[in-house]
Amino acid sequence: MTHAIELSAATSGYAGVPVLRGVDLHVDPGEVVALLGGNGAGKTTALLTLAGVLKSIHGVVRALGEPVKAGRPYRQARNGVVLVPDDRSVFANLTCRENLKLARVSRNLRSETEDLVLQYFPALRPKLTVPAGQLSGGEQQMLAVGRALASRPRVLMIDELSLGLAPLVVQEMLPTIRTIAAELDTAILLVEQHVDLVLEHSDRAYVLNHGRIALSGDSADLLADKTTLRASYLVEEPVR
Ligand SMILES: Nc1ncnc2c1ncn2[C@@H]1O[C@H](COP(=O)(O)OP(=O)(O)OP(=O)(O)O)[C@@H](O)[C@H]1O
Repeated sequence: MTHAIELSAATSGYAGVPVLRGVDLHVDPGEVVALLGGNGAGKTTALLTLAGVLKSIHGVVRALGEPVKAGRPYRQARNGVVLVPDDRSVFANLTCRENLKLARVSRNLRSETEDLVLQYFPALRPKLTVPAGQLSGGEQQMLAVGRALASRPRVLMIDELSLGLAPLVVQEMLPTIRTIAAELDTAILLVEQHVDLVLEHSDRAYVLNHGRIALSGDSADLLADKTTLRASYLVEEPVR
């Protein structure tokens, strides 16, 4: 089976300095996979590598069966590999509807995509004419994910879904993310700090520590063995 996205023995970083080191990771269509790890573990670096923003130093980076060409993230997005960055990047002065429209226009999509977004995020319906800057943090995150959804991605990567959000909001959004994956057959890779919550609402998970995979497996198994999970965050940096 061709994975929707895949890192195989992948090493990547900044200015030739490795941050991710020999990472194997994949996400299949319809799966929600959590990418966990402490601060600076390399989670964002992994997403940027898969999105074609960063070039790998070694190893294989594939998306939708093709090698990812770094430096052309817009092409990746057009092909259906979309990253929602942790700053959400909604246009504060534009209304919700205009934000969604921009996603559609730039990718030449049809108008029923707004209905699709509202199907998954009905809380945005009364906000369609409200400037995005006036939305709550949770609504802005729904808009950011909704805008990504408007392009009908085959791969959706979300960096720090919960950044600045109340746990209750995250608790509401995670089941929706899972429904999107199941109903649209989208491969979803989630970076998330609320470990227990995301493990409850994902199929599999990887824990990154110092740029290496310290633990991986079914989310339910990881959730059931907290000792091993906690230990995976505490692995000492390997001596090089
Ligand atoms: N643009 C950059 N140039 C150089 N080093 C960077 C750059 N961005 C990140 N790094 C370094 O790469 C390492 C991994 O960063 P990354 O952002 O991938 O971690 P993370 O797991 O997403 O952490 P966090 O949860 O804190 O965002 C860190 O040591 C960080 O300082």
